[in-house]
Amino acid sequence: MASMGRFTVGSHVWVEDADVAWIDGLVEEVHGDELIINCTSGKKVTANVSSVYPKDVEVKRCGVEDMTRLAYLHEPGVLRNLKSRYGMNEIYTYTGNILIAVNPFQRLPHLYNDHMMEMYKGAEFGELSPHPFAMADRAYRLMMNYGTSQAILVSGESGAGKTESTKMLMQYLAFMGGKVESDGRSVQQQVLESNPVLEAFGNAKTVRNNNSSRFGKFVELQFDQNGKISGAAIRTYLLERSRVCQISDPERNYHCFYMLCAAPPEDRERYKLGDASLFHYLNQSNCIKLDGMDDSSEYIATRRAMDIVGISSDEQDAIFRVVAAILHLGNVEFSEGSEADSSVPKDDKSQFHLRTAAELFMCDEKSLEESLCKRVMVTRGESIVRNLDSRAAALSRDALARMVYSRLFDWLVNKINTTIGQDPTSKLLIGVLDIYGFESFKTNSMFSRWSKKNIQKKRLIGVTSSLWTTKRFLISLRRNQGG
Ligand SMILES: Nc1ncnc2c1ncn2[C@@H]1O[C@H](COP(=O)(O)OP(=O)(O)OP(=O)(O)O)[C@@H](O)[C@H]1O
Repeated sequence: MASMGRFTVGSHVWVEDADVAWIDGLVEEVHGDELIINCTSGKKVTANVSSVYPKDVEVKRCGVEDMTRLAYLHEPGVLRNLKSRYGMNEIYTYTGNILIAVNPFQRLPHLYNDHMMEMYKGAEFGELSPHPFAMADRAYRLMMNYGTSQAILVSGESGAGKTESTKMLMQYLAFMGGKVESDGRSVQQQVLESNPVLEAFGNAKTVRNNNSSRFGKFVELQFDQNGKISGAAIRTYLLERSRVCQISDPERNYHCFYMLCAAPPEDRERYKLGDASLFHYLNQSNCIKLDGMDDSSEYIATRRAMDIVGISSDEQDAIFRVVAAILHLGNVEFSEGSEADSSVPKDDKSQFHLRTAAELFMCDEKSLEESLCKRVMVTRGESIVRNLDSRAAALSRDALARMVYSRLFDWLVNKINTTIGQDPTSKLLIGVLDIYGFESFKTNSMFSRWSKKNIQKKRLIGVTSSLWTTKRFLISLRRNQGG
C-alpha cells in the first residue's frame, strides 16, 4: 500500500519521521527496496519503500476543500492538506460526502450564527465551504426529497470535537424543522436544553478533555410530512460505570458529584456533605477543581436546566439524594468480623457513612449492611447466605454504587424523553449518533451492534473529528453498507 508506483532518483516523497510523523524530500539513491532520501529539513534518511509515499507536488499550498481531489489519498497527503487548511482557520474539510472537523480549540462564533444557517439553507452540497450545516442540510433535504430517514454518524477520538459537532448539527436541524409552539417550549428547544443535564451526569474531566462525554448518544428527531419536528428521543448507551468508583490522576469523576459538594450550605447540610476531597470516590485523584469551571454555579445551572426539562423539585431532591448516598457509600470501609471470612463496617466513621447512605437511599441500615457484607445464593428454591470478607464487601459496595448510578442515569434519560415526547405517527426521522469511544474498541463491535439495530434502514452520512479514525470509520461504513 505504501509505495504506490516505483520510486526513481528525483521522485518527490513523504517518509515517516519519529518526531513530526511525515517529512517530505527527494529520492537521491535507490538500492532495491532501500531509498536514500534528502529531506527538506536537511536530514538524509535511508528508508524502505514500504514506509515511503509519493508526494503530489502540484497540490496548492492552501490545500483542497474536498480531499477526493488529491492525487494521492494517503495518510501524509491527508494530514498535509488538513494542516494547510487549519493554518488558514479552515477547520472543516470534505472527503467525498464525509466531513472532517479539526478541533480549533477556540470559539469561532462567526461560523455558527443565523446568517451562516441562512446561507447553507438549500445550498447545493459542495457549493459552499465544508461545514456541519451543509451535512445537516443534506440530510434534511434527502429526507424531504426521497421520504427516507437519515442518520448522521459523528466519530472521533476523545476531545476531537464530536459533541460540539453534534450540537451544530442539532442547531441546524432545529433551525430547519423548528416549530413555534404556542404553549410552552418546542421539541427542538427541549432537546437542546437537555444537554446540560446529561453533561452534568454523563461527562467528566479526562486527560484529553475537561468535559468528556462518557456515554454514547443517539438523538432521533422525528418530523411530520411538512418537515417540521414533531417529536424526539434521546438514546444513550454504554455509560462508563467504572468511573463512579475508580478514577486516576488527573481525571475526575462525573461532574454532578463535585457540583453537589459545592452546593449552597443548606443543600450540603441536607445531604450531609462536605468538601469533595473528603470522599473516597473523588479523592483518588488529586484533581478536584477544574480551571474555568465553578462547580457551585454549575450546580445552580444544572438545577435550572432540570426545571426546564420538566424534572420537578421533588424529583431533583431524589436525584441528588442518590448522588450523595453514593458518595457516602464509597466512604464505608470494612474490617474483619468475628466470624471466619466475615466483615463489618470498620469504625464509627464508616458506620456514620453507612447510616447516612441508608437514610438517603431511604432503606433500612441493617439491610444495607447485610447486602454489602453477605451474599445470598439461591439454589433450586433454597437460599444460602454466605459471609463476605472485607475485600469482597468493598467490591460489593462498589458494584452497588455503579449499579445505582447507571440506573439513575437511565432514569434521567427516560424522564427527559417523556417530557420531550415522541411522535408515534412520524415516518421520517434524522438520527445523530455521537459515537464515543470508537477508537478505544479493538473491534468495531459497538458500531456494528448499533448500525445493525438502529441505522441500517436509514441513509448514512458521516462527520468525523479525527483523522486517525477516519480510515477505520470508512471501512466500517463500507462494511455496514455491504460494500
Ligand atoms: N468547533 C469547535 N469550536 C470551538 N471549540 C471546539 C470545537 N470543537 C471542539 N472544541 C473544543 O474542544 C473541546 C472538546 O470537544 P468535545 O467535547 O466536542 O470533544 P468530544 O470529541 O465530544 O470528546 P469526548 O469523546 O471526550 O466527549 C470542547 O469543550 C471545546 O472547547
